Amino acid sequence: MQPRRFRPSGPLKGRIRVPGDKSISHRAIMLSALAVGESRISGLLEGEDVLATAAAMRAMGASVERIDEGQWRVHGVGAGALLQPRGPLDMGNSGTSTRLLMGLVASHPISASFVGDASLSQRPMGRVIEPLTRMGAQVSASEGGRLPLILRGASPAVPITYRLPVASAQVKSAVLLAGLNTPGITTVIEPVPTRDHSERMLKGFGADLDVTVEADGTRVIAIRGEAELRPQAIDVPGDPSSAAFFLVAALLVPGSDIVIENVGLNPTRAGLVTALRQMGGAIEAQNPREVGGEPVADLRVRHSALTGIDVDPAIAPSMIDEFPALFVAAALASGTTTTSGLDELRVKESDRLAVMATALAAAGARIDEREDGLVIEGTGGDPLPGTPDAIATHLDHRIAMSMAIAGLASRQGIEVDDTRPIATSFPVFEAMLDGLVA
Ligand SMILES: O=C(O)C1=C[C@@H](OP(=O)(O)O)[C@@H](O)[C@H](O)C1
Ligand SMILES: C=C(OP(=O)(O)O)C(=O)O
Repeated sequence: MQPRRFRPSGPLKGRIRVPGDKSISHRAIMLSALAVGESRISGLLEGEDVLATAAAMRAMGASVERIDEGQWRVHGVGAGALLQPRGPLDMGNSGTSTRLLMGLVASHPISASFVGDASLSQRPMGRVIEPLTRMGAQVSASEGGRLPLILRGASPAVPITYRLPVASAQVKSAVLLAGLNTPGITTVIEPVPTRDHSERMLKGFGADLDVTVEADGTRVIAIRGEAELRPQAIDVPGDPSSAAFFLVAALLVPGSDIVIENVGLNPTRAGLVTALRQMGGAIEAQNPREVGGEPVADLRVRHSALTGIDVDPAIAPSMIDEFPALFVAAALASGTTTTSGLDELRVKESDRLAVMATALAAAGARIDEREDGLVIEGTGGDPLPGTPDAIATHLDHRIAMSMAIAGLASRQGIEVDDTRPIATSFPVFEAMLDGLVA
């Protein structure tokens, strides 16, 4: 364990550039590994989760090499040509790696064993096992549909039409990636829109993919299988889920004024910016542009007096990983913030509703934990008292980073029991934070 106390700080000042988007980085490696020829990726996130994806694609035959910081070169094998991995695929802490790679293996004539850490081994995989089994894959999983599991792919797999029972981009992507090497048309029906990086990137690599939006907003995504992907040069935008911690920190610490450059603002990811602006946060998007087929801007963020809001559950999927950071903002706002429709937070790296409720309460915040959300009574801008003892982060990087920024806005600081999980998504988080408050 690597504990650290995050102490009250002076204003955050300066310009930073957060590392590449985790979701896009995973997909860039996977699709490059399935294209015949050489793809180049720049701005790749070199966090442990993405490195687990890179190692798995190597184990299945692709050449995946680091040239320089964030610069990677991938020689793909072609869709349909993944090789039988010799040993188990170690997914570490990464749900995205596990579920998307299960989709890829499902339509190849290979079998793979998936293992992960204690947190990942608690997470539900039934949600991907179910559609992939319908496509012909055979899965033998641990109790409750969990890791470790062995998946034997089908060749040929059977195309399906699948209506998502949970709003999950990982489930959607698993089925689409399985569909890539399945004869015929595989269709995913998505009643609630989730991040659409897979759709954008599959099209960019030349897959035959069609999205139609029905009158009620339901998205119907159809992919024609046995596609040939063409190698690409991909520039990965900065991760809005990493920017989230500095957005909230700068809003909370008096006198702060920072610019976060190159932040991805795909509408399926930008819910936190919307919610923080509704709370009164001064967040200005400068220099809007496109990077790697995704909308991006530089965000200027200044300290602001925040007011509690009712967060519309309809925007939850577009900020699903940002709720821990939002809860911190709410704990220092004036008035009440109410969140609902967040059952999915209970099956992330930790139960993020329970763990954040306990951690923030230990730091002196007033929290009411409901079945599907938290209700938070803010301090009106006064710092939180802080914690005498370390708070438990349960192998969850986002809990650790959220409580770190809460520490900046506290009286006695907040001690986090273990900072090591931060490296899964944001290895340079502490260095960047220390630089901004120096
Ligand atoms: O597709 C992705 O890259 C992700 C989807 C989300 O998970 P779910 O699909 O489980 O909601 C998100 O929480 C995760 O961090 C990354
Ligand atoms: C939920 C997350 O990731 P994953 O599902 O890939 O473990 C996250 O990064 O917050």
